[in-house]
Amino acid sequence: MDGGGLVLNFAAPSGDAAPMRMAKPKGGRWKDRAKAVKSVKRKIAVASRPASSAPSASSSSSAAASEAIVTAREQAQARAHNAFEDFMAGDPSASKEAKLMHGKSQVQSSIFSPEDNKIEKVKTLQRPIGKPSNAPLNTSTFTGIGLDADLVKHMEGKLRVTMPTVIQQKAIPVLLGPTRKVGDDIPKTDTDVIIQAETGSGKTLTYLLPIVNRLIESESSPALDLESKRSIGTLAIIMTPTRELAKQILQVLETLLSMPASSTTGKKRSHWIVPGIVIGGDKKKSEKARLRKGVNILVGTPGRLLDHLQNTKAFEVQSLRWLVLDEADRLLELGFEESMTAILKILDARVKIAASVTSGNDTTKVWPQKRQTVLCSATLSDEVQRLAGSSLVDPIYISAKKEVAITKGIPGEELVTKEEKQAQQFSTPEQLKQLYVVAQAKLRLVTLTAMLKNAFALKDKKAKAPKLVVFLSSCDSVDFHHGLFANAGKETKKEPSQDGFFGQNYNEDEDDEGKADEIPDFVSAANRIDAKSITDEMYKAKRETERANARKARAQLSLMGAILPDVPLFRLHGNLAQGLRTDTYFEFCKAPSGVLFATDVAARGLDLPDVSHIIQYDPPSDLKDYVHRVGRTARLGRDGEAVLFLLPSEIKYLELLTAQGLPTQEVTVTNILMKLAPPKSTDYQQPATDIQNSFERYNLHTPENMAIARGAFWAFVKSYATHPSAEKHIFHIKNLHLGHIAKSFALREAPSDIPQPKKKKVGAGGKNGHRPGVDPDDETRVVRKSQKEREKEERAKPKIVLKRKNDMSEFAVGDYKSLVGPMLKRKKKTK
Ligand SMILES: Nc1ncnc2c1ncn2[C@@H]1O[C@H](COP(=O)(O)OP(=O)(O)OP(=O)(O)O)[C@@H](O)[C@H]1O
Repeated sequence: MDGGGLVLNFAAPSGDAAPMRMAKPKGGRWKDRAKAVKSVKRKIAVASRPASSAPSASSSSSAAASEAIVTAREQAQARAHNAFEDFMAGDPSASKEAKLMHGKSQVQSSIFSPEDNKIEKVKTLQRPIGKPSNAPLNTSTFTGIGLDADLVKHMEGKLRVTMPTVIQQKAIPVLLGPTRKVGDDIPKTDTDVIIQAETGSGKTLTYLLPIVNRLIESESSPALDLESKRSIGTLAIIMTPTRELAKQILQVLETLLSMPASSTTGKKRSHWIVPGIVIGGDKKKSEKARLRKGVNILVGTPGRLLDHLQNTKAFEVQSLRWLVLDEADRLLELGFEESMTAILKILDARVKIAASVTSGNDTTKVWPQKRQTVLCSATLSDEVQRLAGSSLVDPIYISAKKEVAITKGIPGEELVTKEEKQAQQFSTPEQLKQLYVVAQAKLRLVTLTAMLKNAFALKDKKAKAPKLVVFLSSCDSVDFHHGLFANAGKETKKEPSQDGFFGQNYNEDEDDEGKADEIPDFVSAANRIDAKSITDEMYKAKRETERANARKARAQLSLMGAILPDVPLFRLHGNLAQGLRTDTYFEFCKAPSGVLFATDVAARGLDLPDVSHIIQYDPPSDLKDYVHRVGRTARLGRDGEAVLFLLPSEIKYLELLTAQGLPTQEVTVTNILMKLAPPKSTDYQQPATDIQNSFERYNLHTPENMAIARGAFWAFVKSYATHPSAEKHIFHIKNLHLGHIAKSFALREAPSDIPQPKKKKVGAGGKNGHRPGVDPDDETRVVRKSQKEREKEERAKPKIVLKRKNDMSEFAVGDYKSLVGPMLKRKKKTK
């Protein structure tokens, strides 16, 4: 890999860890410090009598003082813990009590202690880095597997795609249909297809190319007169779980369809094929207008698709030939199963190809004679198998593994042992380096910082700067970390005193928030001198423009911070406005390097070019997401590195990964932090402590910062409660040391102000407008049904017994009640 490896530079230190610094009675209110000193003095007086074997006065005083502080800290943590436990048990007074408690002083504790690094070892699967398994092959060509020569030439020029990958080589001939007769494995008629290929292996082109190819092949048909082509309605629907993925697919589709008729005219050859998109967050009215005019290939998210199928009369699907379910497992996880079932039911009822379109002519013989459903997935979970069972008819299964032949039937059915099934479910690119680090909660933030700093500390100036994605468990956490790395270290005023933020010392007048507009940073001195020489009116106008520019600058998509100088920092999660989400996505795609803080909204299907490293700072709430997250790197045969953060109490998670055949290799916190040590020194604790302190100062700087940090803390704790029951022995709230978790959010102690749920907009789908666990982005409308209707539907779907999952990828504090509420009720009942 190019320079900037997170771990490439982690040479083991020459000795063991640097010597520990003695803890000193610092931090906290002066009263606490004075008390500690008093208590120390008393202890020294007692200890000084038989002085022979006692340790030196200074070390004893320091140890006693730190003991006193630790006791105070533990008491504070115990109080916070109790309040939290009460809250979890549903005690309504707990929140109030906790709030009252919060006004008390905060104790600043050290992040290092002698008992650090006592971490249990588990046996992990280690595998040497293999040869790229998802790279294009050099043994075949796209024309060789049956694609139109012009389309191939166009694709080579526009997408720089020249040779097919394994999955493309195996699946494209099948999807091109029986008329093409390329290869021996081609079924005599078009059949439904299951495509399983690891992340970054080119699945999008695998299904798009045959569809486009078969459409352009039919264009010369005399019976399909040009005028009626667009009005034939929708011929292909591609369903995806997220808006970004839908936009990405549309972009590839538009590129393929921009093929010129001839190099001289510059006219598009396939101008009659109209692509379109329907996704949550976009204006329904304009989508309706587009559907009315005719959209031949439609990309969409399930909620909005169902909405249009039910409410847009002009949405014609009777000629539908292709239905693609992309990222099928994710489609189910986000709770779309109800929408999916409803969509399939509507399509089954409306699609009447044979009678209405192909009668009396053979013009569309190159198209499937009945709807062909293609299901794509990188993982093959039980749910996907069940979906395949209910939505596909006699499918064939095509795997990206060279050694796996094309077979009939749903994969997995024939596999007997659990191990065989697991081996088929999960696979990651062979060339991907997968690491893990076990970090105590209080060291997480500095370890992440050291890791990022290390990645961007390029020794060789010519080396390519890295591009990283940091996965977090909640939207609030993304906002917090993005804000922290972008702004910490830039504060200009003095740190408020320890109890200042909640006490009287905090002086709001000192707050420079809002003053930023007065004299924008970027207004150069020269500009200001100019301003003096102009009239009042002109000056006013100039100031207005400057303010507008300042606002624009503040709202820019990427920010640069003091902690990681010159590194653009992005954020992406489902609570951002759609425009910002889209712009950020495209901006990060374009950026040559940078860091993207994201929820799992960026985990699936997104093709983020040149991502070199993945950091899973919070483990995924579902094992499948591990595969998808790490799959944002090591794409198309390129190198990649992924690091998973675990708490010591989560070490058993590695056993789960190993059981799935996922290889991991350890890198230690010490090795990572050691990079912070100054040249020729092994003291990494002081620089790490300085970083932690600067983050804590940033939080104390303004009430807003503090509120964001607390919100992120709670979102973390609450998202922790949503790991599936099979992982509860690993991820259990009771295992969390809340005081240490607080440190990872640069809080000096665990906040005890339980946040109140945010008020949600009441939408068509009930109280919250969307079901718990459902990505609010894409679930735009939940259709109300009568009890009778629902029961009837339940009876009518015997095969799909899809588990609803509390997906926390888009978790925000406000969602807590809906997710944890039922848990609390259960707990109460059992009491
Ligand atoms: N044969 C090829 N040669 C070179 N590049 C390719 C080839 N096929 C696809 N690509 C490019 O590879 C990238 C990844 O493709 P794509 O997003 O389809 O992967 P995927 O298998 O769907 O991954 P994921 O499972 O993560 O969604 C895209 O930028 C695409 O243009």
